[in-house]
Amino acid sequence: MRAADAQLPFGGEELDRLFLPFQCHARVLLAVSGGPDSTALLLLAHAWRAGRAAGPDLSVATVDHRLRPESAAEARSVGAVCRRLGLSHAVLDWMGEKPRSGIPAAARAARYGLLARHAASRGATALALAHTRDDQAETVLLRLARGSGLAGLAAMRPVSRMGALALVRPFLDIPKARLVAEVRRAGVDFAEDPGNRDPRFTRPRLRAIAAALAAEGLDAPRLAAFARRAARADAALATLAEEAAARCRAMRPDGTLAFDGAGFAALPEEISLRVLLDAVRAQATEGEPELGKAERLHAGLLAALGRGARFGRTLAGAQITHAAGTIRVRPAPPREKCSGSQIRRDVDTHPWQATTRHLD
Ligand SMILES: Nc1ncnc2c1ncn2[C@@H]1O[C@H](COP(=O)(O)OP(=O)(O)OP(=O)(O)O)[C@@H](O)[C@H]1O
Repeated sequence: MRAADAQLPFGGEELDRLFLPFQCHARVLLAVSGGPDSTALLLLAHAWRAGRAAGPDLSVATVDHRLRPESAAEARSVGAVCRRLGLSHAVLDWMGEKPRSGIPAAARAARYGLLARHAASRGATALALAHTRDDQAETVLLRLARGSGLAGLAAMRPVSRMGALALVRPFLDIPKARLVAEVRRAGVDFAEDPGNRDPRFTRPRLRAIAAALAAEGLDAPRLAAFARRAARADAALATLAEEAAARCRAMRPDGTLAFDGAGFAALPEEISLRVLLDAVRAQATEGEPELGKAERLHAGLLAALGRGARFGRTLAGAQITHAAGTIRVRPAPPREKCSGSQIRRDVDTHPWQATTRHLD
């Protein structure tokens, strides 16, 4: 980014484009921490709405995580800015015992829970978050480091869902420096969370090496463009997988998902893997299936299909079997615990399906 671009003010047309997704909602809750990015969200969303005769009702919420002594004062400062702008503001406290480790993840889960409940109580159907292009680039790096697949590498989407609530991120293509300049230009104070620089946490460590990566070409615009391309490819593959599943899937009266083995084996690998993953997700009782485990299971299933052999495994609480050319995916039957062992044996009516499963 050229230095001049970082200073570029936001014009009316750009604001219309950025806040277009707000137009589908009668009430939008702005998540404002008091940091520079979300203070810019507050100022720009207010300016956009003030310039229109009709549009959503905007309100603001700040979560006080109660992890730092200054957090209550920071939340009050956001309240003061909101009063000046004529917007309603709520402080949501994260009460109770805080975990000793995994603080960022626990704080994030608590924050989203508090914001979602508050949005529901106000009848807001959208929650606006101020993630920037720099955050998006960091998310791509984080997901690469964790071995994510294409869906994960697509990082954050401009609009996504959390239950009934739409999560809207208007700034995913906007450099943080431009938002900081906007807030400074408006003469509004903002807070800096020292956690953003704490080297005990992964994101600040990635932030610390950002300049070195950018010098090698891995800069925020390039990483964010990669995320957009990954999102586009992921959406296309998801559609193809849905169509393929519809062609070779049958639902049994007991709720089991059944697939024609030959049709499944003839699909491109990525598509059959997605068909399998979607079926496992639909029947899983133990959360999101892990991609690496799904890939191993998929390879084993294809090998069994190739040999015409029986197959039986479990993943995320779903049971996947193959016999006589039909693949079946259903919730795994109840497990019997082996005391003192890390291995449990599945109880099943079919002897070939009796499998062992290692606990995570
Ligand atoms: N305590 C909070 N209260 C309300 N919203 C929050 C809070 N913390 C984060 N958010 C929302 O989530 C977005 C991303 O959070 P993250 O912690 O990544 O932000 P950040 O880089 O510290 O941004 P900011 O400069 O706005 O604080 C914020 O821009 C904001 O919209």
